[in-house]
Amino acid sequence: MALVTTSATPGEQAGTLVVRTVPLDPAAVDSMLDLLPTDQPVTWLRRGDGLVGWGVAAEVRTSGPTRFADADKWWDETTTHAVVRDEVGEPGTGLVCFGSFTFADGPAASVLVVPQVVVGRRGGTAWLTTVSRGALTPPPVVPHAAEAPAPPVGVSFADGALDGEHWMSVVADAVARIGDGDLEKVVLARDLVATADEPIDVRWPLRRLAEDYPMCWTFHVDGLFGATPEMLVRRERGLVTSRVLAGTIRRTGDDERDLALAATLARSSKDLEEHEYAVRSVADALDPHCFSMNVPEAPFVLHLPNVMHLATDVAGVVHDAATVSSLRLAEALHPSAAVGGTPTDVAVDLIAAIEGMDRGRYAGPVGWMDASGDGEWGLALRSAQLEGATVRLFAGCGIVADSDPEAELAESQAKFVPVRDALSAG
Ligand SMILES: C=C(O[C@H]1C=CC=C(C(=O)O)[C@@H]1O)C(=O)O
Repeated sequence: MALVTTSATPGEQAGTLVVRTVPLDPAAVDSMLDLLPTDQPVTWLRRGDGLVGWGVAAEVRTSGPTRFADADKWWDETTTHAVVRDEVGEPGTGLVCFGSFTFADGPAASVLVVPQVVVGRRGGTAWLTTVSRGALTPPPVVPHAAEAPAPPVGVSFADGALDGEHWMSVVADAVARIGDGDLEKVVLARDLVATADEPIDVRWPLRRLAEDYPMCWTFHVDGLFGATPEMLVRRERGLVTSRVLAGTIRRTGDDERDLALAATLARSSKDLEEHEYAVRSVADALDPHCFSMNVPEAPFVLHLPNVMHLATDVAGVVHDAATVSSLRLAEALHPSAAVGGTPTDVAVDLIAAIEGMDRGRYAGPVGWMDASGDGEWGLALRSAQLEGATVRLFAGCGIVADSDPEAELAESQAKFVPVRDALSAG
């Protein structure tokens, strides 16, 4: 069943959103995470650029199969009614929302939120956007460093829904079904539960993730946080891009060995097959929206501190930007075979049947969108859901005919490392 709840509906009922964007001295926002207060912070950062925000000016929660369409309709109405004065005119200025969507069509809530304050930075340009409801001019805000977050205290980790042995038997079951010809690929995930002595301030792991994984998109929306290397879809002024990842090898920490492993990954037929399914699913979903598209023939190897991935950057020129938002593109792409499988419907049903947990917003689209519908939607991979002193960490692995359950378990452990490390006090 689809459900839509808003904390403030657009239009007259709740008062028009009044939005103002002004330029900032980029030096004043050198470290954007330092500006974040504890008041409902949101984050989308990569290599020091991106957006941070806080406070809630408006919000919608949706669920079920129409969660993307319902949220998009709300955004359309919200932007139509808003009064915007934008003195910067860059992607990410003016009225923007942040969003995080569930992997599955079930009753769990997806969210779009409009912060009261957004600070953005793109290269040498920085800006401040303030949003208020019904007032003529949003109150001026001078961004300043917030009080630093305290480190998590007494964190311990335990198995989530399934322990490692049990999860390996689920992977073996999937491999058998692939061998039987039921499907070609399925992505299976598992969870860990971290418990601290006191409620965790999400700004602590965000700082750690942004510092340790600068090549990833560090995100936080409504308790879901992480650093993802995978861009499901970015649309900017008619150009659409997607970074597809699938096929992984763990790093050893020895640079020479890792280079040899990268070469092995680039030749691994198991990983190339796994990757090809993911690229094809993205290219097929983008095709109806594009005049032209570039899909490289062979992947490159993306080096992250914990793992290396086969990666392909797909690019296209869209013909329907006036009527289809980046969120609706994300919907069209979701779930790609990097988080679902091939064929999609068989894989999604198998995940629900054997994975043994609800993914919530893990592996769903997470990102932001502006009033024109342009935006960036990453995949909330190897992410974590924070609730008070408890954090649920998620990581998943693509399973194909040649997958080995023990190797997949080790791969999932490596994918937990970023958030595990980010929760440590050191
Ligand atoms: C589902 C996840 O990773 C996907 C993305 C990149 C590589 C993957 C892999 O090699 O298995 C997964 O398909 C995750 O990290 O939680």
